[in-house]
Amino acid sequence: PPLDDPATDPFVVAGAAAEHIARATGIDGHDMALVLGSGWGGAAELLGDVVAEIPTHEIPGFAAPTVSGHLPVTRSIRVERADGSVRLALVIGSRTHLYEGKGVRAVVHPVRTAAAAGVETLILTNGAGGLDPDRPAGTPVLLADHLNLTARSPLEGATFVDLTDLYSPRLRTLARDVDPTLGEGVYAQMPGPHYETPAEIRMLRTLGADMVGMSTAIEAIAARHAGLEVLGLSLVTNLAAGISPTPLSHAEVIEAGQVAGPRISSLLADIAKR
Ligand SMILES: Nc1nc2[nH]c(I)nc2c(=O)[nH]1
Repeated sequence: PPLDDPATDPFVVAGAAAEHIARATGIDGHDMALVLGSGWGGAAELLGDVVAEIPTHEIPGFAAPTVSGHLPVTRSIRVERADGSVRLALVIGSRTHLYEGKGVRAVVHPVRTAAAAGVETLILTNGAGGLDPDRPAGTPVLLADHLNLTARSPLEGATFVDLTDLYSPRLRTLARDVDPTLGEGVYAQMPGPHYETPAEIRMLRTLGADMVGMSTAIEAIAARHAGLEVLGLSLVTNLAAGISPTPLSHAEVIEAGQVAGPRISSLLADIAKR
């Protein structure tokens, strides 16, 4: 049943997706899940041995990619901890943004699928615009909290959910044990797909935002509702509009992600192994 059909129960589709993943990967219980945003793609191979790799679009509720070309894959990876114990990580191969117009259920379907697959810990990563001139492009930042400026919720009906400590203080401390230089910030999610005007960036700065992007907050709310422990990480890939003298360029965004890639990928892998 199509996810965006009001008659469909999105949690039933997430259950079907988890069953498909268990069958296709041969793993019926994953412990953690990771969503890799711009610049974070290199982390998957550093996490551990790939146990299974399946085409994402074959998983119920994951639409075939609109952009032709490479077909995203979802991987099950065997993560070895220092004490020798093993955890199975699900690296979701695709992320749907609100601006794609596929509805908010599609945006959070990967999170609900991970929860249905038994996952307890979710690591959400993204590329973001930086509002703090002291944190230049290439800087990874832990999410301390978020501003959901999309005017949307992934939750339907009278589903009241507390969001205190939504970004797990325990996992943030663990991340800082791995890299004590890691800073924290408040992430603002905007609907996009346009970037902000300098006036909007000044507004966001006044509202207390340190990074701005087009993902993550909605996914994190769904993760809390599903009972997952959440860690969020942004890679500042550009200084937001007006913060730096030169205008935004998509090329700059991609390039900063590539340059910072190896360092943040090993950071993420080390955190996931804790
Ligand atoms: N809204 C918004 N999203 C982004 N994503 C990235 I990468 N950089 C930006 C940015 O400057 N603004």
